[in-house]
Amino acid sequence: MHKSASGSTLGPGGLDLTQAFFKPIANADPPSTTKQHNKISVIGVGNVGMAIAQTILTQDLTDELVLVDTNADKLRGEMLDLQHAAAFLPRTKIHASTDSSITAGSDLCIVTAGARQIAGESRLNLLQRNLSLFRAIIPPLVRHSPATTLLIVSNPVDILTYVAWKLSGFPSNRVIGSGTNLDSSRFRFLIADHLDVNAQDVQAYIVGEHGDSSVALWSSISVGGVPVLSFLENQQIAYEKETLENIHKSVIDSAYEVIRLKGYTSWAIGYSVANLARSILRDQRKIHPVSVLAKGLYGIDGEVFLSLPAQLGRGGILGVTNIHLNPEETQRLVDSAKTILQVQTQLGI
Ligand SMILES: NC(=O)C1=CN([C@@H]2O[C@H](COP(=O)(O)OP(=O)(O)OC[C@H]3O[C@@H](n4cnc5c(N)ncnc54)[C@H](O)[C@@H]3O)[C@@H](O)[C@H]2O)C=CC1
Ligand SMILES: CC(=O)C(=O)O
Repeated sequence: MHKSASGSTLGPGGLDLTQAFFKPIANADPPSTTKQHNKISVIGVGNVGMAIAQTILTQDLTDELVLVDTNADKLRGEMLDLQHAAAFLPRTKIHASTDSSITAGSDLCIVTAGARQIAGESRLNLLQRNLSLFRAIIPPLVRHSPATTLLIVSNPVDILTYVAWKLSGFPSNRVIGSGTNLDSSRFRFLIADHLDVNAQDVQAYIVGEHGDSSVALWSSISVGGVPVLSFLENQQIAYEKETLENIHKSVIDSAYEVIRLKGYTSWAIGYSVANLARSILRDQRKIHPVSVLAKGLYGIDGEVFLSLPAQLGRGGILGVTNIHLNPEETQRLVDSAKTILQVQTQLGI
């Protein structure tokens, strides 16, 4: 069987199976072409790439999903395994190739390729290994999809988002790092667990580096619309600063703990990135803490990408929220930027 020029399936002797299978409807208009066709490419089909791919499929976020990896057998195996679930999933065309030209015309390119941490290793330690991969991955990707939005996941995500921005030549609104969207989910889970409420009712952000210098924005946390710290203070209910510090420390330790226990993290980053893909492709205008070019914002100097609450839509980053930070939070955010810049300046990019 092969395809005709119009895309219908041809059987033996050139018989058009699509036409043979369906009776034509008299006086029918040709199929509408007004629907937006979405194409997402995922580069790197390891633990993280596949968790993202399968969440995108189950959540019906795209018409076409493309997988790219340098490991041809693993790549074809993953593609077939997903294709074999077609009877249980929304209809999505799934393709895979080691050749990045298959990504041509992507609306969103999600980059997860690269080395991951071993137990106890920091994200920043991965930089040299993943930098050389990015030099090979990003230029062809943007050549094939000049209007795409790049969503970077590989670590260290903030610096690699900067690298992708430089290598792509794209405007900064179309180069986004998954950043602390994941850390903020971990934060919301821990607060919800502490207060015995639903994590979806907790509004709370971790900003700054997706890593050890991240910053918890305690002053703006609310649960069900109630600002938590000012409520406790108004009610003269005592709380220990140490309890807050311990919750933030648990957020920072989360990835280290999961990596020590199972070798890698995957499910939460899969949901986190699919959540970002939905906001971008469906033009949701939702606010997510993601890695953005932060130069000139909140007293940050220098070309550095780190997470700030930003509005996401079809054009990528639509704007950065003007959230209130207290002086301590502002200082910690500036320090987080310096931590990233110290490593970044050694790159010579
Ligand atoms: N930003 C975040 O919140 C998170 C980031 N990560 C990062 O994601 C990255 C991937 O982690 P895992 O999937 O667990 O690693 P993995 O080792 O399971 O998969 C990496 C994949 O990249 C592929 N690859 C290597 N070079 C490539 C190239 N030039 N082109 C295409 N594919 C290539 C490998 O063949 C492999 O399949 C790591 O850098 C990890 O630290 C992981 C979890 C969360
Ligand atoms: C590995 C990593 O960056 C994470 O799970 O947060």
